[in-house]
Amino acid sequence: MADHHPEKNGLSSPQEEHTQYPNGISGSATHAEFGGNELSHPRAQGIFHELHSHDYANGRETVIEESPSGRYAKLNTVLGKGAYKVVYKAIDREEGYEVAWNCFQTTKAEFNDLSLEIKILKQVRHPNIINFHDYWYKDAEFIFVTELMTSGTLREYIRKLSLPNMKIVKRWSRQILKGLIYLHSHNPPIIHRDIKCDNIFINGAHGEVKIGDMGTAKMKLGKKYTVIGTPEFMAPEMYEEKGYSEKVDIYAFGMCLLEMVTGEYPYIECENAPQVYKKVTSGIKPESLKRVQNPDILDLIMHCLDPENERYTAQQIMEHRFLAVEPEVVLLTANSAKTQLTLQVVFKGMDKLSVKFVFNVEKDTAEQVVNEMIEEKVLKNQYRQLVTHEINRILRDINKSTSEDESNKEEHKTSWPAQAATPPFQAGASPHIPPQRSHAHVPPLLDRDSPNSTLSQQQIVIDPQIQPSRKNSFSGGHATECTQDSDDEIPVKEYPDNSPIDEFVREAALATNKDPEKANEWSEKLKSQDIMTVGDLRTLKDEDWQGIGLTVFAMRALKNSLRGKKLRSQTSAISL
Ligand SMILES: Nc1ncnc2c1ncn2[C@@H]1O[C@H](COP(=O)(O)OP(=O)(O)OP(=O)(O)O)[C@@H](O)[C@H]1O
Repeated sequence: MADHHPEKNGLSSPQEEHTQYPNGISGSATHAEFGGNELSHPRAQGIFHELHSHDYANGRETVIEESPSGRYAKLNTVLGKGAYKVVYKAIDREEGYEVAWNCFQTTKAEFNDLSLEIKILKQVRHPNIINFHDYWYKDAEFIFVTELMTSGTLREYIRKLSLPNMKIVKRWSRQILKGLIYLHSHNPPIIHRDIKCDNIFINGAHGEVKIGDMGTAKMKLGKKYTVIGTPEFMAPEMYEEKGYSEKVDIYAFGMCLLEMVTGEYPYIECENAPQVYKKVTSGIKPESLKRVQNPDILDLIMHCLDPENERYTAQQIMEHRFLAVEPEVVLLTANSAKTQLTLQVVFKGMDKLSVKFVFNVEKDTAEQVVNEMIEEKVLKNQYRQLVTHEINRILRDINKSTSEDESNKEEHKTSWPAQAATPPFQAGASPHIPPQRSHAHVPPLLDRDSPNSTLSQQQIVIDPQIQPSRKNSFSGGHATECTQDSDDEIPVKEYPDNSPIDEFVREAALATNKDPEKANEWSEKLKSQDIMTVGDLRTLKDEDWQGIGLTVFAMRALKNSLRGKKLRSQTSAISL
């Protein structure tokens, strides 16, 4: 088990975490020893104060300063002091919220130099990144107002919890990664450059985790040559003056994860920053890595610490088996005969990410449909068994409920007068399908389903935070499509019997956002069965269709087009 004795780590209270490194060195002042060009920065001299989280004057909070606009009122309560800045509680008079008033000592020239980054910071908006509200320069201080976090830093939390359990580690990690995915998805990417457990903040009441201290983040305009960060969390390439990319944040995230699961500051075995530097640059990993027992976590951390060119992206880390979210399948609607079901694969904790599809009880099998989803890359192979099992569970429930309905009808026939029929499978209608499964996670777009929907495409609900969307991106790994519901169906031209099969297939594929390559694949299969025209296709019986070797998806797309309908498509893409 991890060694987590504050005394041993040289840390007896959260206060000291900022005044003394576990190595016995002082905060970011250690950057000086690596020849960084930030040495003249007043921050690098280290401002170490005794920390009082509530510094009341006369025992009560009072306003001691106002922002130039008058909107923000600084209170006499110190939330915390770091090596470089003092943070006060403040009030947003316009919104009535409490906010954090950050005072950062710097020269006017340095403030001006940072102006571009600061402007960018003001535009950064993500639920896992501390909101930056306003800023100004006054009396040798860069003052900025940010969202206030109520429960301290991740590092303090790790201490409080001793060692957080795996569920918490996963939840925290996913939130940090969502923030990083967002930052790195900017063009050019925003690099935080100082990710560490002290810079990740918690709102305990809701278990929210947000990346803070964005002051060091800079846009990657070409390669950067500035050494800045915290030695133990700095990727080797940050020490080399050759430039680095957003992957430095992934390395630092790996170190955070290591700290979360061992409760130990990485490279605690080093006595000073040069020792850390020597180890990092010669590829020696922190000792605490040996204490990571869970092989999945170890594998994940190793991917974060890999050399820059092999290192995972934030998105790849999110998809790693340790963090991947297990899907469940929910029943959305069914027709009155309970033969046509609209099901949805939901990835809990992945916001609104889900895959929706129609299941024909008489014709489809769970195995077949899951296979199709994997083939179409809307579902990863790793979920094959689980999703198949989930669909079969729903089918069993339906079977059971149908037989019970039948026997109830029999009973009613003999002992009760006819009752008003309850439409089956509406929210909570069936005693065998838990009500929360009926419409859980269905955003408004999908609520328009009619119980008799003939929708026959997989659908995905896009996390609105992930931008921009890509079109027609089935070929791109885990991309999926978003197709509107059946009430958006629009008629297309009727195909005469002598229409060439290639043209028909191409249009059917297009209507379901398949690329021309896919259309060719379908055409080839049809032509190999001597199906050369739409007329040939029309003569096929159900059993003939099965013999062509098309996926269920392809068959549905073609059959829909054959009926003279196509689905109006709107696409976006996202990775699962
Ligand atoms: N948004 C916030 N909400 C609540 N408390 C905050 C917030 N930002 C900072 N603090 C408190 O102020 C302390 C100092 O902030 P921070 O650690 O960011 O200072 P720093 O000098 O920039 O960083 P460091 O010393 O880690 O390099 C934090 O430890 C925390 O207790």
